[in-house]
Amino acid sequence: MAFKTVPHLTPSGFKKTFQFVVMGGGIAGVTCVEQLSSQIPSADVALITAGPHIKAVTNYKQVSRTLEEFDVEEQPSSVLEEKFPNLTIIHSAVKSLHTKSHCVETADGRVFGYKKLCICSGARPKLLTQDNPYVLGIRDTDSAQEFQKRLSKAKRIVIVGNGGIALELVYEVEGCEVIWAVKDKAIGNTFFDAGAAQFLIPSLEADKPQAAAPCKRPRYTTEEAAPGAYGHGPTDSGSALGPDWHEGIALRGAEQVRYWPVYVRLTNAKTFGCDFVVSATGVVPNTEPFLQGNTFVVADDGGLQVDDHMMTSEPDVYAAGDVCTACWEQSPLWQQMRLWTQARQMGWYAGRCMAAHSLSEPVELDFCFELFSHITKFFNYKVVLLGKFNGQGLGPDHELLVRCTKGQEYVKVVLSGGRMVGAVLIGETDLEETFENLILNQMDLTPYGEELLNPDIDIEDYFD
Ligand SMILES: Cc1cc2nc3c(=O)[nH]c(=O)nc-3n(C[C@H](O)[C@H](O)[C@H](O)COP(=O)(O)OP(=O)(O)OC[C@H]3O[C@@H](n4cnc5c(N)ncnc54)[C@H](O)[C@@H]3O)c2cc1C
Ligand SMILES: NC(=O)C1=CN([C@@H]2O[C@H](COP(=O)(O)OP(=O)(O)OC[C@H]3O[C@@H](n4cnc5c(N)ncnc54)[C@H](OP(=O)(O)O)[C@@H]3O)[C@@H](O)[C@H]2O)C=CC1
Repeated sequence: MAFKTVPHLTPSGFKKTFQFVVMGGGIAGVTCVEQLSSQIPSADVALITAGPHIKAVTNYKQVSRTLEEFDVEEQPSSVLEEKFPNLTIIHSAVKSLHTKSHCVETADGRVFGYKKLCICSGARPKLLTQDNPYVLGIRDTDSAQEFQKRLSKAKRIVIVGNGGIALELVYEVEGCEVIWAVKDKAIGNTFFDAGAAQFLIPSLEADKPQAAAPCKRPRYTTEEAAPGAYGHGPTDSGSALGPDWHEGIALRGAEQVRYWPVYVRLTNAKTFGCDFVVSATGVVPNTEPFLQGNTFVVADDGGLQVDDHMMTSEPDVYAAGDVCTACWEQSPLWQQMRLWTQARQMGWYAGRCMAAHSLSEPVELDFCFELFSHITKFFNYKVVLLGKFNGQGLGPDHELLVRCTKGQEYVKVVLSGGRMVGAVLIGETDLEETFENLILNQMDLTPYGEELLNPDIDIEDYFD
């Protein structure tokens, strides 16, 4: 990739030089700022972010060694400034970065110097097509509101994609026909295998558990989607939403008959008319303003490559959260997924590394990167994912143990060489801590065989 060179800015042209500059007011950026400010309270820290609000982690709970739960709250940025007197918040988007002269230029024309910089600019939806007014992505409050506005007048929508957003939408949308276009044989391919998908499907057909839900589940249809329809569509660069993004906004469509403004042709040759298409087809890291004139090494997925100290290939520039791609030698039980859990962990660890490097102290890769762990909710079920929960990268050399009670729980264990390397727990299984320990200690479970999932055995006592 070739980039134009930009004029070399001299430090004399700077508005101010900060010891630490963090870009982006999402979970990664805010956690990084908090970590820096509490580790070195005397340090001059700046957070540069476009919007007036920041995303803060609240009600943080460490569930087990690697599992964590928390809420994400949108807060006025002043809350952060009040908490950390040495923090300056600059409300403007970063327009360009000049790594040689260690400065950033904001959209309103100001230039700020840094000693160490962390890029936490998140990602944006990877839309199926660019510039089509009938194709929406959902990322932040603005795009969620736009979706809500359009949905309130919609009779039928097509949702394309089979990941987190699609799973949430097909469950939440009411009063509107939903055509769900997935290219896989089972639903939720980024989180589940076919067995778990089978367990969840009845929830789509049942009434919602909340007493307040007034209406039957929407009729949904699954059809194959058109391949090769990727496109990059720039959208607003607000912070990504969290799991409760749909709470408080009514996802209800119009039920009267109307003409279809757009038609979608799928690879099974079927064509569907709809009011609009939701492209829930993944994300692309927000790197554009930083690449020009610099020599960042960019990963295949478009993220800024970072090493085990969250450092990019440019000196004194770190990156964390959705914008980066972890390129260190990873633990065999961890993989990167663009989730707010990892945005928090990476932001926290990047802050620790930046502070340690400034103080010439050693720092080791944090324990949270030893084991992939994620707690979330799909179709109103608690979902816990551990390690290589879908046998990622294991090839045929693994076996699965499954226990399933319809409407109650789905437990899947991934074993490799007799050792537990991953698990999917759906429902209130209460197995997460025990399984986490079994994965971390890599005990040989061969002697236990299928007894491992025997519901009549209290597995916790078994391994104590
Ligand atoms: C609808 C939806 C639901 C989700 N649900 C879950 C969930 O249940 N669980 C989960 O773990 N994850 C979930 N995610 C994913 C999660 O939200 C993201 O992985 C996480 O928020 C990424 O955090 P981040 O700080 O890296 O980026 P972001 O939250 O995207 O924040 C990026 C920040 O950078 C700022 N910015 C961007 N460009 C610039 C610039 N040039 N200059 C200055 N500032 C800039 C933005 O304004 C923003 O403040 C969901 C995502 C979506 C879209
Ligand atoms: N509860 C949670 O933890 C949630 C997490 N999120 C996170 O937010 C981010 C954005 O979510 P989302 O957009 O759902 O992204 P995901 O990466 O989760 O899923 C994208 C999905 O779209 C599919 N896809 C990609 N291109 C096409 C295409 N051309 N036609 C049909 N399908 C296609 C992908 O299939 P394939 O994999 O085969 O390419 C995949 O199933 C993700 O990082 C996600 O993890 C979002 C909501 C909830």
